[in-house]
Amino acid sequence: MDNENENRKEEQAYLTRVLSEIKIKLGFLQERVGGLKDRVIDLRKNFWEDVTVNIDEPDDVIETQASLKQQAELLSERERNHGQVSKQIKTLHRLKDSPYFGRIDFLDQNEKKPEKIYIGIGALMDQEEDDFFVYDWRAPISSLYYDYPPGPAKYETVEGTIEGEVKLKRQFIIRQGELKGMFDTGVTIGDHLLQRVLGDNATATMKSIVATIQREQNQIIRNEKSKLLIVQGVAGSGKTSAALQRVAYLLYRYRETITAENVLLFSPNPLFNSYVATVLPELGEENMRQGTLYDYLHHRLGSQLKIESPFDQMEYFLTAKKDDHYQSRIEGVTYKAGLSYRKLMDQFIQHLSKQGLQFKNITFRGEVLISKTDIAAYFYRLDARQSVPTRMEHVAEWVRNSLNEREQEEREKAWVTEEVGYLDKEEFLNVHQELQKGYRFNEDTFDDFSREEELLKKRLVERKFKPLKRKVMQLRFVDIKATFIQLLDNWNEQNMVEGSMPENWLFLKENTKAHLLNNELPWEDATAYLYFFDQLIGSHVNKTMSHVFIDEAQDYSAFQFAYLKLIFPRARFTLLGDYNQAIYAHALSEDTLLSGGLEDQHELITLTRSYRSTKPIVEFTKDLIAGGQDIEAFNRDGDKPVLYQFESIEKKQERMVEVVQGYQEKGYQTIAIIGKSMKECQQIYQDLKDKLPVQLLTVETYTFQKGLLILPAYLAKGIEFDAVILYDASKHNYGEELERNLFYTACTRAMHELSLFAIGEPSLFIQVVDPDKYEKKQ
Ligand SMILES: Nc1ncnc2c1ncn2[C@@H]1O[C@H](COP(=O)(O)OP(=O)(O)OP(=O)(O)O)[C@@H](O)[C@H]1O
Repeated sequence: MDNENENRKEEQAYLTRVLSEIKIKLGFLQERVGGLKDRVIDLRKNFWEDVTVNIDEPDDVIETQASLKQQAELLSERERNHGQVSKQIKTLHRLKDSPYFGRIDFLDQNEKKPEKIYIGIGALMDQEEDDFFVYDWRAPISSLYYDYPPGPAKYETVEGTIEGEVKLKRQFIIRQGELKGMFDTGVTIGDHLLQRVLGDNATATMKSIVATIQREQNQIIRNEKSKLLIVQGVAGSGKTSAALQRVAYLLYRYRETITAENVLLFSPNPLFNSYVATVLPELGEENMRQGTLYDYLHHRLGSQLKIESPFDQMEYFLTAKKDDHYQSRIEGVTYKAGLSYRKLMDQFIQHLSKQGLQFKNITFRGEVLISKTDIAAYFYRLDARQSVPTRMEHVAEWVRNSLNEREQEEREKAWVTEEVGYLDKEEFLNVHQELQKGYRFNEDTFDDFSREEELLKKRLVERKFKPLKRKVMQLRFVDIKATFIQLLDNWNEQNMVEGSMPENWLFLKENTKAHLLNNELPWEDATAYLYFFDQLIGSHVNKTMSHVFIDEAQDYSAFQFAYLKLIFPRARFTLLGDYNQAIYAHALSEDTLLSGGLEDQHELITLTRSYRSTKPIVEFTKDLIAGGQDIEAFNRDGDKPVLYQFESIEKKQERMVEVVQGYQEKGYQTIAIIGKSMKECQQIYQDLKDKLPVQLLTVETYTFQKGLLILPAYLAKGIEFDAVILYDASKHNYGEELERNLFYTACTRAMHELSLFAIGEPSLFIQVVDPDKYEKKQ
């Protein structure tokens, strides 16, 4: 006990010292930043006064340039300094509240005395900048804290491996600068800090896990060698958390070369974007770029075609089971997700290199200026050893030149003379002034009028041709849609050199064709179409992205991933997902991205420990899926999930209101009533809106807020709630494989409480759960 008190006193003294150091530093930096700011403003104001400008002689010009350069460098250095100091100030402000969360005492094998290493979300040095009061959690030495219990340990630095022994590992809870708690791991049983953190209520934004990163998560965060890192992690195992910490780590580790602009995260839905938006700023880093695959496809193709969203596709599969084409569409989705479809497409593109490309007439005022046949003829006269996109560029150049000629001819046409007459005065004046300027030193101008008219005609035709030329630059004269329809119509088994046509090709092609003719693109066709598009006119390759993260990667098809690799050729990829949460029809095929079976070179990390839910909830959800026995629950206590069974909907709703009220009384602030489809959620909303203060979340909801929410399982992906209610867990509602994963996804959103409501027999998924793992109530 004495020892404990002694330790606490010692830590309190250290904390006081660190806090006072932060205060001194803050005062000093604030003064400095003020001065710097003034100097930057001064420098900007007096920029030209301090530069020697003389351009009379060549030597003077050189001197002027040098002087300008020097002044600009000075300014940008001051601005940089100002930026750095401001950043330091922000870090200090964050540290003021909680300067560190961990300590290790490490005895380097080449030293005599262990060194005390305090670890926080940012570094703090002493005033001489010699020693660290606090190390940044991303510093090489800090990895010891995450990777080792007391005992032998090592860490990597640029100079090599440092070996030694961790003599002590201590965790702290410091809030508003006060030491609220401290635990030595290896002495106390269980992870106190993690228990406390996980027991907190859910928030509308995700929390950073920096103080409690687990060893296996740290491997993901600090992974530097893999070009493709695949993380298969069970629900709630911290995949998204690890991904965000990894972004922060990479931004620190490669701060000289990578900024937030070079990192991109593909997220499952817009709601998720807002959910994770605060993690990086909390860690003092800027947010990476973020979006959904749908956003990208829409951005690229949305002006030409109406793209079905993955959510609409999902709604179809959940609600249109009676549709005649239901099964065929599922088969189509599965086929189009695979790489054999790409192979088929590649063979067709190869064939297009010789014949079959479709073009559009280039027309102007109803007249064909360059016909599609002429364009095709020009294209196929070009050297076939060049790629299709390269040839397209040559065609574009030829079209542009032809258009320039036509533009000149056009000026002589009657409509031009007529329209020039309608131009407003200002244009005449402009042209007049322009000609005047040109003739400033020439009195000899007797044909002013005709020159003015010439110039006006030129301007007018130029203006009219501009949109046409822009379209040519964008290669819009290639009729991608018609060429794609050619693929659908004419491609057959005999053309295939490798692989074969799918069995239900007839249905697939007719279905896609019908949509395309309507200017629509089903979700399962969208990536393939864009791939095809890029193969014909050149892909929109992004070479600046150095890291691409794909969260919920189980929902991406092999084709989609192959496409992403193509457009981000320089990026390293981190894929995070859980095959038990695969909810899209295409993702139910044999080999998923997460098994790694589709990729040659990759590193696979598997996370089996679940942190989100209480132990009783995890124990329950384990029985819902195959292989669930491998999931390890974090030891956090709570109530068993409850299955409420009724015979009538009125009784069920009455009870649901009571359950919600009970949750509210317990202080839970995010309570989700989860439905299977949006259609079901709309109904739930109608049923409950007069009884409870519910809010319906849709695909258009861009910010996640606290409260009592109704949402479909597919929108709840990646998010968590204090309490979850499954609105209809009856047998008729959840029965098929696709629904199993949705059901599992919905249940695993719960942190503290889970209730399932059923009318009549419960879902078969529940019926196989060990009855000891849940309670039955009415
Ligand atoms: N090391 C950790 N320390 C503290 N909390 C953690 C840790 N790892 C995970 N958590 C918490 O567990 C919950 C689940 O984490 P996260 O959402 O990152 O998991 P996930 O694997 O992406 O889940 P899912 O696949 O189910 O969406 C979050 O509340 C997160 O803060």
